Amino acid sequence: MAVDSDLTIRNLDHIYFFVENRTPEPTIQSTRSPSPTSLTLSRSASPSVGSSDGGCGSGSGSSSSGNSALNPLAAKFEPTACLTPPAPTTSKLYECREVKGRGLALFATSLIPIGTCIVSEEPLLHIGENVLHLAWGPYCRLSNLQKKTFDALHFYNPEHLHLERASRLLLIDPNDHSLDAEDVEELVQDQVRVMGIFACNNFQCGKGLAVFATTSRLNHSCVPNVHHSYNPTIKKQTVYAVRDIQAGEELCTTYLGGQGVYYVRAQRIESLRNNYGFTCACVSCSDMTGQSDARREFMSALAYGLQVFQYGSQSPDPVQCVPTSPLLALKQAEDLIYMLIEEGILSIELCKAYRLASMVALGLGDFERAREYAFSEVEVERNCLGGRLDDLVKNGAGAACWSENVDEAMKKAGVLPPAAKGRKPKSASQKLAAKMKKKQKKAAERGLQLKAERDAGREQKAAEKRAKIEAQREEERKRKEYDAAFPGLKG
Ligand SMILES: C[S@@+](CC[C@H](N)C(=O)[O-])C[C@H]1O[C@@H](n2cnc3c(N)ncnc32)[C@H](O)[C@@H]1O
Repeated sequence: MAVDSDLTIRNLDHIYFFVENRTPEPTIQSTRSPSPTSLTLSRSASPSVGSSDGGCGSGSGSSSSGNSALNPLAAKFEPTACLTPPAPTTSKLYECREVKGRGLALFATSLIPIGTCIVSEEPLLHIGENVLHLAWGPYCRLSNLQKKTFDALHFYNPEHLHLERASRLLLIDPNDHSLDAEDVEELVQDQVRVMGIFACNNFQCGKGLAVFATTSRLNHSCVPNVHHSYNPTIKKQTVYAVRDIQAGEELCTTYLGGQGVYYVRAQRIESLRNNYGFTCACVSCSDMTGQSDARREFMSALAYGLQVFQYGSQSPDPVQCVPTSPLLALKQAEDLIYMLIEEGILSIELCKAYRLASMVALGLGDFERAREYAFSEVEVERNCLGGRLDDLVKNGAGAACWSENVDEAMKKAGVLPPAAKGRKPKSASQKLAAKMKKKQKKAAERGLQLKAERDAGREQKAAEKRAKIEAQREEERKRKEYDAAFPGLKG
């Protein structure tokens, strides 16, 4: 089949844009070196992927502590629990079943602790560039069984991708006279189906994109409980639990990676509708109080302000929220960390925020805090990506490398790292966890008190009702006795 390269570029620009559609401004620059690895880290869930969570959102979404945090387990968010990450398990931690309005989805079959590797799988269909029509060739080379697995995945034909036009223009050779009109139509429909499946199930995979048999069954949530990424060291897509996940809870990743986490509800809904054809109803999208939106908007401004503080502004417009001193920058980075945790964003954006906080603290000579945040970044990174990160380490981009830098700087300054003094730094998330635990305990106590009051009130009402019924019965009995004694006076 002939492919006109000009056309490829012109017509599929939008496809490229689609798969890279988390190219938002303001962007916070990754402190990782621009390597294929950092690409995987900043991966936008391309299915090129994201989920409303029945499990994620409804059940666990609303904070029982009574505050506005969306992270249902913020109080339990203790990354230290995962200093030794759980070994990848061979038994299945999830099952795949259908949910009304959400298609097939993955559900935890037992408690999945934070940092657990849930899925580790090779691509089913991989293309080396972010150009959708390139999926057709590799699809044709799949085995029958692989084709069956691929064909069973969800299909969606987003209007703006013009798949049929792409199929006719780019994939069918007009000089191929072996095809009659009927064959052409059949081929067009086949190609549209393959591109449609690929479009709504792909993930960033190194420099290209790939569809996976299991990961592509993950639904989206704007408050995801798992993190997916392609690990070039093991050449597999991995999915890790970013918080404890209860048995029966739906596993949800985000289709809006990178800066998409800072989108407000309307932006997220529009993007998900356009690209995946569903309306997200996760805990954040269902929040009608506006608190989640306010938090995300604020986080976006904080992140952008910090980026400008660190790297300067490309924009001619004055930027708000740019800290005017390193001390204020540190405070701003800490605010961002707290808000990300409160909003339940517990993966790469949180790593970036910890890194920024650590860098600024180091610049200030606040070694203890620099180390504390570096330590937190290591934990969160391990919870999201696991321990096999040779490629990251090779590039000097991993959290562990930064943490070593901090230790080196401390040694140079003649300061002993806290661990050497036998003390482990307390991470920001631990501090927040402790604060929220207190709040939750108070709320639980207050809840118990209210319940006891309600129970007591109910008991009293029941006793009054019983007494009333008893009095009526007594009256009835007396009336009957009277009637029996004086039959003539009855009535
Ligand atoms: C990558 S697939 C996920 C698995 C899919 N549910 C299936 O049946 O194979 C993406 C599609 O799943 C559905 N989906 C994903 N997240 C959803 C959510 N939060 N609410 C409703 N549908 C969702 C949408 O139809 C979307 O186009």
